[in-house]
Amino acid sequence: MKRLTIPQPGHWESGLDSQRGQSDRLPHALLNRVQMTEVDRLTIAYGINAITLMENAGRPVADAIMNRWSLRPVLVLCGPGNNGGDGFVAARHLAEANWPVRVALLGTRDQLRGSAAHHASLWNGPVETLTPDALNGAELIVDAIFGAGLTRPLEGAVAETLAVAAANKLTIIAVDVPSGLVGDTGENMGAVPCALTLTCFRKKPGHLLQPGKSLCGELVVADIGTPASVFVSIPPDTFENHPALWADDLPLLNQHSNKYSRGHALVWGGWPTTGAARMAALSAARVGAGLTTVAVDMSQSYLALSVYAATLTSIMVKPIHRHQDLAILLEDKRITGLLIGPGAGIGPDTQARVLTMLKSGQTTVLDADALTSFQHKPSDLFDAITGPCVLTPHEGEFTRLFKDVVDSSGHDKLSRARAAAKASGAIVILKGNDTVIAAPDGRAIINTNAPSTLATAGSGDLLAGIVLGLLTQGMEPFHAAAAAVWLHGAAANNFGPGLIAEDLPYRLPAVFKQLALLMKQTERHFSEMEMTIEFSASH
Ligand SMILES: NC(=O)C1=CN([C@@H]2O[C@H](COP(=O)(O)OP(=O)(O)OC[C@H]3O[C@@H](n4cnc5c(N)ncnc54)[C@H](OP(=O)(O)O)[C@@H]3O)[C@@H](O)[C@H]2O)[C@@H](O)CC1
Ligand SMILES: Nc1ncnc2c1ncn2[C@@H]1O[C@H](COP(=O)(O)OP(=O)(O)O)[C@@H](O)[C@H]1O
Ligand SMILES: [K+]
Repeated sequence: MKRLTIPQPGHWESGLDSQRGQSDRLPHALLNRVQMTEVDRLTIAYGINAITLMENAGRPVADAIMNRWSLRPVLVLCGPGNNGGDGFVAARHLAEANWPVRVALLGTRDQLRGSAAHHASLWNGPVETLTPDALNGAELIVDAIFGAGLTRPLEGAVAETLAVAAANKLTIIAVDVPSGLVGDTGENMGAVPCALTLTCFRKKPGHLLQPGKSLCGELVVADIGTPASVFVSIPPDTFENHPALWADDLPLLNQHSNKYSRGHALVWGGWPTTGAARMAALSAARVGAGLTTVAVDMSQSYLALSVYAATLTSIMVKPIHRHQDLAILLEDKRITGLLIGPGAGIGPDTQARVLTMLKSGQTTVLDADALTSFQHKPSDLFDAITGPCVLTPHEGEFTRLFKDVVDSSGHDKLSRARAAAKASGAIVILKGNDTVIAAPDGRAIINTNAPSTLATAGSGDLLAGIVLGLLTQGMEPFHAAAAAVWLHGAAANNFGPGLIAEDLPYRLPAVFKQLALLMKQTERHFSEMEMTIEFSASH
């Protein structure tokens, strides 16, 4: 048997601020256009000139092509800005390696400026006009038309050429972003799907947000010599989800742990839909809540208690006959986390229960029906959120609750989640293939490990239960939300195809083992605290 430990939480406050934690997180930072312009400026001030930067950006494109494909005719499509400059560099390196390369340019050579003009001058071959005809004879297409400087939807020769390349299933390699993809948001203004995208220094939000995520193909980040010290001036507020962001805050066991010290989770159990709350309770227990209780709604049927009691074992049941019973139950301060929504039913009863829960001051997760119950008066909900709270809407629930917020903010997923978190005062998990976790103070995390097998009834209930289980143990809410989304995705990946929601809680123990190994591999600090995670090396 091999004994593993997982890291000890040094603190419970926002770990993004700690010095050591910060350096672990920086590899996962996502940078927008404004931040990248500043990164560029600082890198040049640091001593790497703009011509070298462009050389460093274009060369990995050529290298990636030569590493992945055998010799074949390449056409490099160059735009009028620096993205086009990167294309000229890539073309030169491919040609120097004796690859058959042609270049087609949007506009004319004399319109190029700065480093792009310099690198174009180093290209000895002919420069053709960018039209669909230029595609003839090419097998690989390098798309270096527009990157961060995209200002409007694609049209004319660019749109036609990319459309013909896509229709002919030519392999496209994008420089920075597929041209037409908005790097800050993932919105598509005319891009076509690429096989490979190479970007510089850090990923951009648009690489991870749909539809951008689906257009990029394989995503490679090139090191172009930018010093990490740029982050001193540009503190990142957006990250790709990764255990390095929150593992320091994961609840830990030690020899002195007992079930009460691990916290007591309470899930509202509605009627007649009981499976949703039961599954949520199970996943709260699986991620370590010491005790988990389902508060059973007895107001509609005396059968409710028997259904819950007969189908739950380690999870306890508590009948709630009148609304006051819930308020009395919540006076028990050993209860450290609440969840309502899965199977709760939409209407005034759920509204009242939500408000009672929020009033108790306990950390609360609101999902599904708990959110939709406030669709006609969201401000009643937002006003009541005064303590730690996590909302877990899917797109439908989000639109119902946050319609007014969204109308007055950007329409991309990152902006919408941020605006919703700010308006509600809660951590918002806006779910989907590209789940965004946003905090009221503007921090945001984009998740990337969720497989589409999660598109199955009840998987959202389990996510809410995982969030609850982590919060119940005292985990900081933003980190608990991000950790829960990651664990949820990892559990689904661990199961593979054929997944139904019931399978997920049973995969969580294996995911914790994987996580412990991952932490060890990434040389995280390990405390002497003993963990109960033990496993045979043969597993
Ligand atoms: N930051 C870094 O660290 C590094 C960045 N590098 C590279 O620089 C790239 C950013 O370069 P960039 O700023 O020159 O912008 P870019 O994307 O080439 O386009 C601007 C031109 O396109 C035009 N244009 C835009 N949209 C259009 C449309 N729909 N249809 C037609 N025209 C349109 C626009 O014209 P305008 O809107 O002004 O009329 C302007 O002329 C970045 O993505 C990366 O590849 C590396 O070299 C080094 C390290
Ligand atoms: N195509 C997908 N790829 C990755 N994750 C998905 C996909 N579709 C759904 N999910 C995830 O599955 C869960 C579904 O939640 P939800 O829509 O609330 O389902 P339910 O109400 O049936 O529980 C969310 O965590 C969501 O992010
Ligand atoms: K591009």
